Amino acid sequence: MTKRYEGAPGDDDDGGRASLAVDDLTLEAPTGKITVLVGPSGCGKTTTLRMVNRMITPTSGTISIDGRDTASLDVAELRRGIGYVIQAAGLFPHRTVLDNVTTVPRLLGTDKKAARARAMELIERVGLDPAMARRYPAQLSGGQQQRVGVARALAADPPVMLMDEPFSAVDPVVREQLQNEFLRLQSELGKTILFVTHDIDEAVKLGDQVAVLRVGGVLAQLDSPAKLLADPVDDFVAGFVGRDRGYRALAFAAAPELSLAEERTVRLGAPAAEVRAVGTPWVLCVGEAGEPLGWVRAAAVESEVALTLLHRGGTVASTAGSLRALLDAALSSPSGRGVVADEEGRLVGTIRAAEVIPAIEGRRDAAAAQGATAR
Ligand SMILES: Nc1ncnc2c1ncn2[C@@H]1O[C@H](COP(=O)(O)OP(=O)(O)OP(=O)(O)O)[C@@H](O)[C@H]1O
Repeated sequence: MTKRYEGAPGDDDDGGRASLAVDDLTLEAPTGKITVLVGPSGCGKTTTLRMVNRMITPTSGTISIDGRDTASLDVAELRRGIGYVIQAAGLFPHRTVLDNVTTVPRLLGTDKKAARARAMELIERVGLDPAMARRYPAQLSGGQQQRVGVARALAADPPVMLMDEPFSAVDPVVREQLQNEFLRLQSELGKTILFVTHDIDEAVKLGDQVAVLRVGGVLAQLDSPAKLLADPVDDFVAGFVGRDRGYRALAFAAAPELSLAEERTVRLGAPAAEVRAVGTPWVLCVGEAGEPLGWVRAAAVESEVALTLLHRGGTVASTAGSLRALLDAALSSPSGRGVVADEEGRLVGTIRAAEVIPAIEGRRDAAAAQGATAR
């Protein structure tokens, strides 16, 4: 599809090319998957999204959903099947959270009681306290408003969702929470999602496939996140995916089974003598269920291990995690020994960075043997 804005600046000085917001873009968004559109400001991401629900009419080309040309459908019917979430949620300010979420189902004729029951279920599902349902948008934080925006888009249970920078108006910590919950929700719901962002980290985290666009709405590369990081097609994509992409690509490499060192641990309240008896400068403290709590410097324990003595900055890798998580656990641990836990969060053992590197090298060798690029 193509979109040319008539009368846009630059029409005359370069043969009209500058007015092309989207230039002959061909893209398939697989059913039940997340397709992320990413690219610099003005590259036509929003225009592309809005052509799908016909808020913008393409200059040429067709858009089909389930094999049906959207131009041939009734606009209201088309939009009923498409949830739309925008930056800063775009909620109706004078309606309560509950009324915001029930608006579309009510318009579609769902009776009030059923619409409310479904809305309350969605409000909880997106991680909001049900008590928030009575509040007005202005009485919520940005992150909470964003959750309401997602609940509202899901209320009519549309098979397709268009999401335009839905998480960009919140701080990085809330943003990460929203991303994680969005992925959890999607694993249950399996919607077909077109997601726009200008943040490449968000794109590779959320996308099953990622489309990188150049200004002018030209598709530069469409690939899985792992392939994009490992094999950018040109300098533009390489520059866009960023410098530390080799390290970031490790996030998509499942951690192989590595032999972990057994770690001698102490509990909170352990006396100084017990800590010193471990014989290493840093000793790992675990909780009742064997969950790692943090590292304690043996020399700093005067009487017993207290919470205030624990260094809790290091990341914990999961046995089901990635090579990147393993390496990061080792690099972020004050002892140099990365903490690895099972899926229930109980300590399994520790690993040093020097022991993770051979696994990374092994992947490269295996890929080279198969004539592929290491991913
Ligand atoms: N109504 C309009 N009239 C004329 N030009 C427009 C119009 N809307 C968008 N454009 C132009 O089309 C191009 C693509 O805009 P679009 O909003 O799709 O980009 P984007 O990738 O979503 O950008 P951003 O990340 O900054 O939101 C830009 O050059 C923009 O200036």
